[in-house]
Amino acid sequence: MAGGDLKLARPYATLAGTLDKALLEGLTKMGFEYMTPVQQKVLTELPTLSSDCLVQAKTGTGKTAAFLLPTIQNLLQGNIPPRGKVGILVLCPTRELALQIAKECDQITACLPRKMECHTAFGGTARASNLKKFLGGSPTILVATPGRLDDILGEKEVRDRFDSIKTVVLDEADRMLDQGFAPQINSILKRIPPKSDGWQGMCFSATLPDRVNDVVKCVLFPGYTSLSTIDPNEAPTVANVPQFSITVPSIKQTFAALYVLIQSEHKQNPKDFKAVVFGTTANGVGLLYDLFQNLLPQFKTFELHSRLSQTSRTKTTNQFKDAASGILFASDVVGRGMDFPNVGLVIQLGLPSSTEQYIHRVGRTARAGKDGRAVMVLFENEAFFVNVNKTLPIKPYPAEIISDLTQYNPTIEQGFMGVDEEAKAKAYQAFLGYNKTYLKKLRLDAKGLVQLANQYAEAMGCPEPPLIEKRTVGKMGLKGVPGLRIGSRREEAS
Ligand SMILES: Nc1ncnc2c1ncn2[C@@H]1O[C@H](COP(=O)(O)OP(=O)(O)OP(=O)(O)O)[C@@H](O)[C@H]1O
Repeated sequence: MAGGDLKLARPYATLAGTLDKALLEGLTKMGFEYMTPVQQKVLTELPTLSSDCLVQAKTGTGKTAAFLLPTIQNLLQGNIPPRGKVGILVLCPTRELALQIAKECDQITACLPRKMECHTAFGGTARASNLKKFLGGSPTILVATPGRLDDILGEKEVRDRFDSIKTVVLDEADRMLDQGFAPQINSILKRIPPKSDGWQGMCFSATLPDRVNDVVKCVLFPGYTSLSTIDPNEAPTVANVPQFSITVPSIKQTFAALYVLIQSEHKQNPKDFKAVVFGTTANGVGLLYDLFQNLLPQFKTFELHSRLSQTSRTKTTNQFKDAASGILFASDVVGRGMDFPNVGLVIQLGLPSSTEQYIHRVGRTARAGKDGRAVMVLFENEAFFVNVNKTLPIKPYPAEIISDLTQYNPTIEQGFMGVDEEAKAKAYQAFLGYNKTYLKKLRLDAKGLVQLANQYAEAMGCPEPPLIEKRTVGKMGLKGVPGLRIGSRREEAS
């Protein structure tokens, strides 16, 4: 692990006496010979291992171990709770990330003489068996997504397991404290012991926009320690990742641009070509996966998004983590935190939901000091993203690949022949829903949005715009907008 943002810090061996030797043994087995800068900062600059802190470090630089090590060491230094009581609660935004953190936790504690159980609680798995395992075990550490934890804290038996809590960690803290999760976080904080009982709060992320400072006080004491390994004058994205954007004249060319871009990038890095392609909606990602299985059968392809069962999401996550090569078509369910080793390229198709999300997606490559590349494919209305994000080092894509994309129309049309109409209809509807929230930024009115979506449908080879239910149109606030075909696809099919 070297290079880039990971100018290596001190060897872990220098922490003999500070970190329990069994933890040092675990780290050696993991191949963590040196601390990364964020791990060194947290382990050597916090006033005490149980101090409250707000920590910022770039993507892929080892924040997981940076919060697990001090908190576990703190328990081992005489603060271990009674058997079966949760000492450390880690909250994170996605199920896959919870599994990943728990796995790293088990590796770190593997050599402890007395097993320190780390449990998980996240949606998509059977609630009863999740609860039975938790209550039947002796969880010292729990890694959870807010929804499921908030749900099971409704049971008194579960609440009783938190009466000796020592530390609450928010990983991807800016995401955990945004309006999407805030209600569940607040509900959870009301049902574990109050902050005045003195438990430690820790917030970690690669991005900490100013608004976070107003909301961290729900978990951090005033006077908490702020640590950062990011120089305010440098780009917030991880250093050794050249970033490019391709702007095509209209939405209709985005599929061809992606088709040509993947082959152009593969040609430059044919060995172990491992890429993540982000789309803006789950159904849009599912459509890309279906399309590119037909267009580029020479690549192993994977899909990950919220329209899949948790079982298949977990299976695909593990497969892509282990894959030497392949292309993962993904939504933002894996936009943050997910560690897929040796991803060399991140492509983003369509407007990222925020600058922070762009940074986290790029952070799926160039991890642990490795190199990577990032390319964004936008159509004209979305091109503003590059202009309003001057701190991002995004340059125009070097090759003139967009010079004549129309020559690929027959290929793309052929590829869409193998994609079922319902998948296209769902992607069309999701496209409307997603881009409706960005009308102002896209400089579109509702009519213009529908025209854009109908071009998107045409590009998929739909002979006419797919039918969309009246109540869906109402919910989207598009009632009466010309260009929509109102009706039920079920009836059309029968
Ligand atoms: N000290 C270390 N030595 C070697 N490898 C390490 C070390 N610390 C972490 N790693 C590896 O670096 C990769 C990134 O670690 P991690 O996922 O914790 O990064 P992160 O900062 O949390 O990223 P993100 O911001 O995307 O969540 C992982 O593969 C991890 O195993």
